[in-house]
Amino acid sequence: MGRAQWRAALRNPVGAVAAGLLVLLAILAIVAPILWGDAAEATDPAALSQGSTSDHPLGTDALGRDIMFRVLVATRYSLGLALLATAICVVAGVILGVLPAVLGRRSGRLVVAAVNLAVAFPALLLALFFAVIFGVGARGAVLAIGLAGAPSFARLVQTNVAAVSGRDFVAAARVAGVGRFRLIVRHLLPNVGEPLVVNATVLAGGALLAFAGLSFLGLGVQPPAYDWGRLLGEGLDRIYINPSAALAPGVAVVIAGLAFTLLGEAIAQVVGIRTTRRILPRRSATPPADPADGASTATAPAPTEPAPDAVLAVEGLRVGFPGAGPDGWTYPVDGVDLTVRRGETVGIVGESGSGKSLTALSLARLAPERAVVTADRLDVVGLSLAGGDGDALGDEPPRDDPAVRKHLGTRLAMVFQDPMTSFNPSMRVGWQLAEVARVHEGQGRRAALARAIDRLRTVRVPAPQRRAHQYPHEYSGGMRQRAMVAMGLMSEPELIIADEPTTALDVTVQRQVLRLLREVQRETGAAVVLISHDIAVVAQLCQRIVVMYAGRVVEELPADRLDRAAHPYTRALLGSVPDLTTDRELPLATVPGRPPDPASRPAGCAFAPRCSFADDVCRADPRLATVAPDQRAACWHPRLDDQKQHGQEPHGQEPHGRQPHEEGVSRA
Ligand SMILES: Nc1ncnc2c1ncn2[C@@H]1O[C@H](COP(=O)(O)OP(=O)(O)OP(=O)(O)O)[C@@H](O)[C@H]1O
Repeated sequence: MGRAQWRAALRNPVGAVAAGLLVLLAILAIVAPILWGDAAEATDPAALSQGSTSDHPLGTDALGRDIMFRVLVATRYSLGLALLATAICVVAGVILGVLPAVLGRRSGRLVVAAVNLAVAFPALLLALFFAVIFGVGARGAVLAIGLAGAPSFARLVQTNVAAVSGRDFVAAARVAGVGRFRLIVRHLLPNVGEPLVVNATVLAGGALLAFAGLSFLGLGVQPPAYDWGRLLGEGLDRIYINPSAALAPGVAVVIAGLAFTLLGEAIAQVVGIRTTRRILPRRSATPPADPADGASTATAPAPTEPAPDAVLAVEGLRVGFPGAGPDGWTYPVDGVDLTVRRGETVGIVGESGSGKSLTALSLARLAPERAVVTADRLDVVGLSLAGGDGDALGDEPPRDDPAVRKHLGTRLAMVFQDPMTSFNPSMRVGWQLAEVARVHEGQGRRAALARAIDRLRTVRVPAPQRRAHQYPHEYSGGMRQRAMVAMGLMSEPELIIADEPTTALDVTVQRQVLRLLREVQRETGAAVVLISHDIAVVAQLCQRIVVMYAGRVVEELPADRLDRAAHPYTRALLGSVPDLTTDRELPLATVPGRPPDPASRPAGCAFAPRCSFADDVCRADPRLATVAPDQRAACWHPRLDDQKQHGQEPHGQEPHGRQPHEEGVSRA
């Protein structure tokens, strides 16, 4: 967990209260024995087993010792023992949890089987069993509670480690000859740390309660030492004479246990283990600079109703993650406006990290669990998914409404970058396709499979009858991508969103997939949104290009006007695509600098630090404004020289004489 996540956990009211309580308990644990240690031991023969008095607010025990001081002083012992037991549990659990990943297959299975067997026993029974084995007393109880909790912690570690150890970077580390210990410490544990921290915190609360239980039963702390559990046991004997003698240690146990558990919950929310969706703070729209000041005369568009034939109308789409931004959130997508009309092909381009995929995933409501998606308008294939004005798309309807799922499932198709991970590897391709028709249209098995075969034929999968009964790994990469498109065609989609569908394919297969998308678009009349970081690929297929930078749309223009792009970033992107006339003696052109980190996006135009035309005016937020017919750019200094050459005086903007191809692009 990073510092930002701890900060975000503490900003959460529950987390803040829990952390405050824990700090208070920690202070008490340090100072109480020093300040009141003697007073807690002092016996008063004149005040045996008394109720509440002015000298002893919580009364006294059978030897006349002050209950209040004893409860306060017991904080150190109670917390210390619980934390020690938790530490034993975590260490034993982590060792048992990572062993299967680094041992040979047979020994690994043995460890897993042993852990599973131990998990089958109730933890309390196991603790009692260990307490008897290790002997009565604090040491035995610590070992008993620590070891009793270890199997379930080990299971958690095993599950998380198993998920990570299959990933490519672990394989790469193994190939590179990284030793087992280093593999665990550097590659496995840091990637499973978050759920472990959360569970260890919750576990500490549980250990506290378990400890109190064992001491209460006489198996834990032995006299003359005392913890809350023992005080509770002693107080319970006299509960009718002095209820506060039992209540006070009981309340202390509950408060401390709750503090640990709630802190664990707050951390879990931040790291997304059990996320509750929240309304994001609204972005304060920086008013555009006054055109009268001469900085720019770009015309800000009036709020408009989406075109009646729009299959996608998005306004102010934001995707936030808890992070290091000024308000505790980062916004990789920060106010995207996008409209796609029926039958249109629109390409979204931008450098890696510009927010293209998150935008696409949010449209299909597939944004990662931790993400909070808000929009002023989010109309997708005839369904309004945003409640309005910056509302979060919560878990409540329409998100979970089966009718909504069916609507989107039949009218919206997604084609992902890596078809290998998009298909269930254990299910035959034909049946996976057929599932769409069965779930959304209630078709019978045979009819659904027949349709799947027909769709595989449509996307030119050879021998579709036979191929439908094969598993995804039996397909080639290009064929899998075709099958993915076929899955989208199982119903009659109005919108197909293809997120980098050709990135994982070689150039010839890329062409086939693009051609297929074009054919599908022509035959079905569906609109296509093609996402790519390669502007040349997008220009081949699309009628309109939307350019994203740092989570926002910075330009949209017809594909056939790309040579007259107005935004310096678009021009820089175009300038970095080599063509037949590119001088092969020179290094390839690149866009200088790097996109900003979403957590520290500069005020105003995010491209300004990389732009050779930037000046003071660019410190204000540029809005997407019409710079030519069908062309909008979010730039204070749009490059309009070409329009002028073509006789299109663009909305009174001052053309600059310099060519961004010359100045916005550097040679790597
Ligand atoms: N699950 C996540 N948690 C936190 N931040 C995320 C998460 N997913 C994405 N991001 C942030 O969002 C940014 C944009 O991600 P996105 O995948 O949309 O970029 P992209 O433009 O599609 O890039 P690429 O072309 O490399 O796929 C990332 O740089 C990252 O900072």
